[in-house]
This record gives sequence, structure tokens and C-alpha cells, in this order.
Amino acid sequence: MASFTSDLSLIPKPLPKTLRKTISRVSLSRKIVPFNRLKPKGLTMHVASAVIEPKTEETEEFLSLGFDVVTEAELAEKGFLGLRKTKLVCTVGPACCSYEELWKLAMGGMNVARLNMCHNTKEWHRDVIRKIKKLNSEQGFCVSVMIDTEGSQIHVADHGAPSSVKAEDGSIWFFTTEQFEGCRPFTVQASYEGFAEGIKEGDELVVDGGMATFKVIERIGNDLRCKCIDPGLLLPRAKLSFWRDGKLVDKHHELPTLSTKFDTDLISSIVMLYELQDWSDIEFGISEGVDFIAMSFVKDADAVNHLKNYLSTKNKFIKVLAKIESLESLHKLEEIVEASDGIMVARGDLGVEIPLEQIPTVQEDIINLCRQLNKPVIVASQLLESMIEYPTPTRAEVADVSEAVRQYADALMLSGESAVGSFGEKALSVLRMASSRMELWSREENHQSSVPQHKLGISLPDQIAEQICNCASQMANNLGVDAVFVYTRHGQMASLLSRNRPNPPIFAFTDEKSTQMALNLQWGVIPILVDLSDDMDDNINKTTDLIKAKAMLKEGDTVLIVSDVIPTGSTPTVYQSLQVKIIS
Ligand SMILES: Nc1ncnc2c1ncn2[C@@H]1O[C@H](COP(=O)(O)OP(=O)(O)O)[C@@H](O)[C@H]1O
Ligand SMILES: C=C(OP(=O)(O)O)C(=O)O
Ligand SMILES: [K+]
Ligand SMILES: [Mg+2]
Repeated sequence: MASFTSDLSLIPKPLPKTLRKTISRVSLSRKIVPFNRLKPKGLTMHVASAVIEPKTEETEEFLSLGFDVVTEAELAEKGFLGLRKTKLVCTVGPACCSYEELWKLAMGGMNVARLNMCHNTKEWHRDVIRKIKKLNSEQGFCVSVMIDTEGSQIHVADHGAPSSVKAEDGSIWFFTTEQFEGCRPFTVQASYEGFAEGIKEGDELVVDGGMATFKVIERIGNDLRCKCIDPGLLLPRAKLSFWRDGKLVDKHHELPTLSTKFDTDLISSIVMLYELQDWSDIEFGISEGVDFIAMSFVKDADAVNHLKNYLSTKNKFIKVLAKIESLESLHKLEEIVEASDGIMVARGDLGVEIPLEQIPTVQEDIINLCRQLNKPVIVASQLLESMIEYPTPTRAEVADVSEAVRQYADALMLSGESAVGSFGEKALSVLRMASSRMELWSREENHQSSVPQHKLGISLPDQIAEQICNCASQMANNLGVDAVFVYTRHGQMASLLSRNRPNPPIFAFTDEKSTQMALNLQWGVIPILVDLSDDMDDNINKTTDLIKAKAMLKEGDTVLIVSDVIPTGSTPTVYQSLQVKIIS
């Protein structure tokens, strides 16, 4: 049986009395260790009292080892097994875009910052990206950057008011494509010219997956006059879907995956080649050196392949994530997962396209498929929605977060909670605490998820790599090693290890910056940038000595070591290896 302790057990003692009080209830309170204190003496600090402190000699020293400050502090605090495995993504918005606010999120465990290109200007996004890069280079963080393309937001509607507006039963509303400033009573602006195309009298217009429902009573050109038949709230920028005879009217297939609204001269040549749009967002991502591009409303593998080909012609190592948020993408799920570098279960729009009660099973199916095919997967939208306004989550929200962790998603994402919410940092700490708790429970109860049966490798070296990682993960659990070290240029073996979700953390040593930033999204992987030589023994000795010198490894600790670095210039015969090292 797992021991039942209060959540306070996750917080190192002793705690100041005042702090104990504040976290006595559900203890989802945040805690922060000053980054330049490498071995905090069991004391944690509240964010409120944390200040940005200048770099010290100590920070310089571990920067050379490529360890990030947050992992280092967490390791000193909780030991190897206590390191959080589930990665955290935060959407950056007006509520968290200053240097100090971003610093707090980074301290709070943000692994990836997401910028939703649907909102705000390029200048605003550029400014945020630069601040994050500055935090990484000057303060020792390792936060990756993801941009999320606008996609075909055909059905966003806005009533113009800053907060929600109630639609009463029987009230008559006008949905128009006419652009106007401010708000007009009973009028909602649709963002897309052809939003009413193909829509007939009697169809149902559903707002935000069921917040409110209208019946179409008349179509006037591009506009619709509707009667509210299920009252509810209309939020600013709400999502619309149309239903006929109990089925979704699928309008996405009429639209390209990426919207064309910018930089026409740049686009025209590329569009002809790839039929892709949203190039302005993509060019922006390339020029700002982002680590991930999340593609909205992906319809099939072609869309992903187009973008990946384009990035490779430009020699850019940006990972392409496909967002699963339409019925069509569910129909082509396997080919999309295979083509992409990772997946986002975008439950916001998905919940508009499929009945809400199907979301939990669809989510689990997507996560399992991603593990089979070895692609990282993010669970996104409404994880802690009530925390946009309130300082504590609902029990149901904590249960939802825990369920995603139990399903072994690689990462959890905050949207409005961090972008516009009043309690972004607190929401992040809820994710952190809930995932640590569920990971501990899964481990203690031995809810080991079995090794994925699906064989990936085709070439012999790939098959060897896969088998080594499967065995290594099992060995790591059976022997109870303290950590797994993997030496990897492109991250392949690190992700094959992660796919097995082993108990100990996976330290991935790489000499490629892009590999380090990409591995930030993978379950249980701590990517570390180091110089790697062709001499593997030398690499192993050098890194273990450095970590030992920092008192992170001690005599008697066992480390399982996996390597896939191909010595340059030599013929690759057997280049993968597996060994267990007992630290002396
Ligand atoms: N860069 C930004 N600038 C302003 N507001 C933002 C930004 N990013 C996100 N938001 C706000 O946070 C909310 C939640 O974010 P997200 O889930 O990414 O977008 P959406 O609700 O459009 O799907 C958005 O509706 C928007 O109000
Ligand atoms: C993450 C999502 O996409 P966006 O926020 O861009 O609508 C979603 O729909 O859940
Ligand atoms: K988007
Ligand atoms: Mg969406």
C-alpha cells in the first residue's frame, strides 16, 4: 500500500510556521527555492518573497555543466526519485509577460512557454521570446519556446464586450461577419467570411461546446438570425459549431490547415509549392529561433510533412507538433502522429467538435498511440479553468489533471490560467503538486505501465536501440538504480527510454542545443548540454565526476548508462551500449 501522508510531505521540512499555516488545507501552495542556493537547507520560500538575485560563482559553475537551476534545486531537495516526470507548458499572455513574471513561472517549473499567435502582435510575442531566452542564458533556466499557429479559426465569435454576456432562453441574436467597433446588443461578430456557408434554417449553432445553443431561424446573406434554445454565457472570442440532425456540420475540410492572412508576397511562392499558409507565423518562429511549432487544426499527415520539409530545407531543427482538435484529425490520427514530432490533445476545440463525454476516452487513446509511436504528447485546455478567476481549483479539475498524469501524458498545459488568469503561478504549482503526487502513487502502487508492444525500428541499429531502451528501463526498475544516464546527439535513445516511463529520472547528455530544448517536452527526461567527445568512457567519467563533485551523486549510488553517440569518422558497427556503474 502506498503510504497516506498529507501533501505537506512533498514539501521539505522544516517549514516556517506561517508557511505551514497557509498550506495546511490542500497544500497546493507554491514553493520556490532561490536559484542561486544550490543546496537549500530544507527551507523553501514563497514566490512573493523571492527576488531575482544576481548570478554567483556557483551558478556560473553549474552552467558549464549544463544543468538548469530548477532541476538542480529540485534534486537537492527531493533526490533522484523525487524529480517530477510530467512536463509543464504555460501559455504566456498579458498576465505573465514581464521578466519577473516569467522568472516566477520558470522557477515554478515551466518547461515550455507557449505563445498563441491567435492573440496579440508579433512585436509582443518577440519581446516575450527574447525575455525567455535572456532568462535561460543569464539566470540558468532551460525553458523551451513553442509558438501555436492561428490555424483556421473559422468559428470564433465575439460580442465585443470585455466579459461574458448572458443569452436568455428565447432571445433573438444576430451572428454577423460585418466588422464593427465596440458592441451592439444581441449581436455577435463571426471572424470568418464564409462562416454561414452551407448552413440552413433549422440547424443548431452551439457556442463553446454547449455553453449556449441557438436555432438558426433565418439566413440573410453571410449572416444568421438565431433564437436561443438553451440559455447560457457567451464569452469573448467564443467558439462556434453547427449541428444538423444530431451531427456536426464539418466545415474544416473546406479550409486549409493554416490561415492566409499575412505577408502575401512571401506566401504566394510558398503556397503554390506547399498549399500551406500561416507562413507569417512560421517565418516569425524561424527567425526568433523557437523550439516547437504547434500546428492548429491539422487535417492529415500531408500538412505536417509540408511544414517539416520546409523546415528541413531551411536547416532548422524546430519540432512540429500537430494539434488534434477536429473530427477530421481523429479520423487520420495514426498518420498524423507518425508524421509529427509530437501531439497536443487540444481539448478546447475538440470539445466543440465531438460530444464532451467522448473527450476522456479519446484523450487516453491518443496518449497511448503516442507512446506506441514514441511521440511526446501534451494534454491541453481547461485543466484548471476555474483558476482563471479563483485561487483554488475544483476537486474535479485536480482529478482531471491527475488522470492525465496517470495516463502518462508527457506534458500538461495551462492556457487562460496563466495567460490571463489572476493565479497563474498558483495554477502551475497545482499542476506540479498534483503530478508529483500521482507519479509517486503510480510508482509505489507499482502501476507500472507495461512496455509498449509496438515495434518501431526497421533498420537493425534502430531495432537494437529500441531493445536496449526497453531492457534498460526494465533493468532500471528491477535494480532500483538511482538514475539513468543517456548520451545522445539527436535524442532518439532518450525518447525511447522515456517511452517506457521508467522509475528513475533519465539524464540526457547531449552536445546539440536543439536536442536539449526538444527533450524538455519528454516525460522524465532531464536534458543537459555538455561537450561530448568520441571517447565514450571519457564522456561518462567526465559527467559522473562533475555531478559527484556537486554532491548530487555519492559513493554507492548506481547509474544505468545508455549511449547512442556514433563516433565520428568510424564505421558504425555496434555503437549503442548499456552498462551499470556503481559510483565509487
Ligand atoms: N498573447 C496573448 N495576448 C492576449 N491574450 C491572450 C494571449 N494568449 C492567450 N490569451 C488569452 O488567454 C485565453 C486562453 O488562451 P488560449 O487557450 O491559448 O486561446 P483560445 O481561448 O483562443 O483558444 C485566450 O482566449 C485569450 O483571451
Ligand atoms: C489548445 C487549443 O487550441 P487554441 O487554444 O489555439 O484554440 C485547444 O483548442 O484546446
Ligand atoms: K492557436
Ligand atoms: Mg484550438
